Formats: sequence, C-alpha cells, structure tokens
Amino acid sequence: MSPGRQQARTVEEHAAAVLARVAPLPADDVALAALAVAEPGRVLGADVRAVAHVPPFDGAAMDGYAVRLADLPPGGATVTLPVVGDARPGSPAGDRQEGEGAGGAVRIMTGAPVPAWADSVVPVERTSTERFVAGAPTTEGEVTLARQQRTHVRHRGEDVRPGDLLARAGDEVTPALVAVAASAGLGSLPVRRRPRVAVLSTGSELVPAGDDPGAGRIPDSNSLLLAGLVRAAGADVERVGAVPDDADGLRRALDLAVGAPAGDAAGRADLVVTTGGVSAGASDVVRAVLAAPDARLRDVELAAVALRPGRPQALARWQGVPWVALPGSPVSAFVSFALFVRPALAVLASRAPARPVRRRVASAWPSPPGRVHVVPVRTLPSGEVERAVSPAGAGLRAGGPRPAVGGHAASALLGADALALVPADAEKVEAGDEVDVLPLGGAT
Ligand SMILES: Nc1nc2c(c(=O)[nH]1)N[C@H]1C(S)=C(S)[C@@H](COP(=O)(O)OP(=O)(O)OC[C@H]3O[C@@H](n4cnc5c(N)ncnc54)[C@H](O)[C@@H]3O)O[C@H]1N2
Ligand code: MOO
Repeated sequence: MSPGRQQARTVEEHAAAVLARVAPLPADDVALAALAVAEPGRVLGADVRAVAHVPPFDGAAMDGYAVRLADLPPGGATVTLPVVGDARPGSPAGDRQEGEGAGGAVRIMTGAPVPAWADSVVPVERTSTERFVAGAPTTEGEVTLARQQRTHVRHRGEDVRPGDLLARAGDEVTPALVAVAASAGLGSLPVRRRPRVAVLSTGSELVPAGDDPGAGRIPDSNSLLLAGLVRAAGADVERVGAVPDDADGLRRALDLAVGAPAGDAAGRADLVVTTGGVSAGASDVVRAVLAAPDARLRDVELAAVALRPGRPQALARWQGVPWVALPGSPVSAFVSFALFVRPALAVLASRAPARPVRRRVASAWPSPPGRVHVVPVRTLPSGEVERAVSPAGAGLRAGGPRPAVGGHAASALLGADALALVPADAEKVEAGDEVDVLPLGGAT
C-alpha cells in the first residue's frame, strides 16, 4: 500500500503485523554467577540437562558414625566398635585404602563421603558419644551404638543424574534453576539476549520532566512511560527522549536510536518505539518521515486500528530495525504498548506473552461501540474488576460521576492493575458482565 494511506484494521490484525516483524533473539552461554547476580529473568534458548550426579557421591545425611549394617546386631541391641577414623566434608572418601577400617566406626559429618565399605550412618545423639563439640578435637577410641531404622545416607544421583532434564527452552531462569544447574555440574546456561529497545517521543510541545514548560508546552511523559514499560517487560532500554516536530531532526534521532551501523549486531537496537506524530495533523512528524522516500526507510504501514484509545498506528523499518510508531496521547501510548509492543518483546525474548483472562465486572461503565474499547480497571478482592480512577479521584472531575476518558486522561492508570478489552460491538458494560482483561503484571 502507499505510505500515505491508512489501512483500517482490527486489533488482532495490527498485533499480527507487529509480530511479523520480529523473531526470537539468539541465545548465548552466560555464566551462572552473572545470571545470579546481574541478569535476573533471562529466558532459556535451549533445554537444560544435568551433566553430573546430585549428590555426586554417597554422603552422610547426619553427623554421627559411618558403620556397616552387618556389624550391628538386629533387634536394636547395642554394640561397641572401635573408632577407626574421621570423614569430614571436603575430604575424599577415596584417600583410604579399600576396606580400610571395615568393621569399625568412622566419625562422619553431614555432607562427608561415606567410606566405600560403610552403608549406614548412626546419628551422634543415638550413640554413647551423645554430641560432638564444634572445633574440639575428637579423641574417643570407641563408640557404643545400635542399628537404626534409617540409614541416613544420601546416595549418589538419588536427586539428579546426568542427562536429566532440568528446564525447557522458553523457561525463565530462576534462582532455583541457577542453583540446581550449579549442583548438576553446569557452569553456564544458554539464555536469550535481552531485547534492546530504543524509545523516543516526538512533539515540539515537549520539554524534559521538571523543566518549566512555559506557555503551550507540556512535560514529556511518554518517553519516561515507555522506558519504564520496556524495563518492566524485561528488556534493556535506550531512552533518546523527546524530538521536536522536524523531519530531519527525527531522522537523525532515529539514526542515533538504532545504534551501531548495520552489520554490527553488537549494540544495535532490536526495536525502536516512538510516540506521537502519527495522526492527521500538519505537524505530525512521524507521518512526514514515513511519507518521504529515504534509503534508510522500508516496509511502511499506516493503520487506523479499531481501538479506543490508540487508533492511529504505524510500522516501518529504519536501517533495517523494526520501528513501531504509537500515538502520542499518553493513555493511547500505554494501551498500544500493552497490545502491540509487549507481545513483540515477548517474541524477541522467547517468552510466553501475557494472555487476557475473563473477569466479572463489579459496576457498569459506558462503552462507545465501533472500536475495541480499552478501559484501565482495578481488580477487587472478590476477583471482579471495576473501572480505575486515580487515587485522588481526579479523573472523576471532568464529567460529574463519570471518569474522564480518552487518550489524555492518564491519571486513571495510577489505580489500574489490568486493561479491560471491551469488544467493538458492545454498547455498554453492565455489572455482572464478563469481559476479557489483560493483566498488567505490575507494569503500570
Ligand atoms: N483529524 C484527526 N485528528 C486526530 C485523529 C484523527 O484520526 N484525525 N486521531 C486522534 C487520536 S485517536 C489520537 S490518539 C491522536 C494521536 O495523535 P498523534 O500520534 O499524532 O499524537 P500527537 O498529536 O503528537 O499527540 C497527541 C496528544 O498527546 C500529547 N503528547 C504527545 N506526546 C507526548 C509526550 N511525549 N508526553 C506527554 N504528552 C504527549 C500531545 O501533546 C497531544 O495532546 O490524534 C488525534 N487527532
Ligand atoms: O484513539 Mo486515540 O488513540 O482516541 O486517543
């Protein structure tokens, strides 16, 4: 289609068009220590299998004496055995001759290898010694003990064996997986690179947050919003900030945003997300850049999506990097991120995307038909949802009892934990209706 014409689309069609532009990133081996300390939430690029036995040897599960069951009388009668040695954690069981000490008792601490001839550990509190004194030399020459019900030996490989599946491709790396992988002989895991996302907002009215805006200007909130949402979705963010409505300025900012020159994958963005400038205005700079031929620009799609808020959308590639252009109104940008960008980040990272769930509505709200109406909601303790308002109720001021609606009324997001997706043909939402709700997973 010609880049000047908007294509009418459903939400699903536009989401599919975004996903068609991204693919899972490659996986690299990353050291377990780095995953534990600095890289939470990475996703596996391949199945993970154990390479070693856990436990790696037969070891004591109790502090006590390692003995041979055959040397203890059945029926609970006691026997006195000579103490023939010590086995401490970290000392190899193999440093004694095979069979050396057999018929005696070896003082053994939890985690130490059990001598090859022994098959049972009697806890110290069940013996004549009663207790070991930490740090003190152990000198007793003999010990009186009896056969126990349990052997208190952890057997080699009883938990994990080489080749056992520990986690599947697509699973998130958790602290427990890092720990179990370490025990099972691995030093690293194959994880997908985190997506790198460049975000920038467009608009000559924008000033950096905290600056005095002056007449007719407003603080740039979208580049902060997008940066935070990208981070919350587990990707790395490069925030370029706000760019005025000047086509050449936007082209330069896009060059900066995509990063290193084509061909140098390291440091290059995987996705560029912009806000603003996609509707029909004379100063809509994204539209202007998308309409003019440029060797850096490819695969332009302008879409009018049946979505409220968030109708005007655009897609392209800049220097080969997928570019998702969202509308500028803050709630429109938020909703568009949840519906179109977050799923793309899930594909890049090889994660399962967030799926809508069905929720009952606690109290009615109006819903203009014609487009999918996305409503910030909060979940009540009962599991029902109600329309979100800001903590101060500020959104309620505009039209009496009804919250202010539309792409500009962002304060309702402060009270939201999910987005209700009301179908395009619904004229109202009544208490007791069930609606699809997309959980925000803490990312608002
Ligand atoms: N004639 C038409 N006008 C508009 C249409 C249309 O179809 N025909 N669509 C409307 C809809 S729907 C939306 S949504 C907006 C989206 O327009 P743009 O993407 O071009 O966004 P802007 O015009 O740049 O900004 C819209 C609004 O949001 C404020 N804004 C923009 N960027 C930021 C930012 N970084 N931080 C805070 N606020 C921002 C901006 O000042 C405007 O108030 O177009 C409608 N118009
Ligand atoms: O669709 Mo606009 O995104 O109404 O606010």
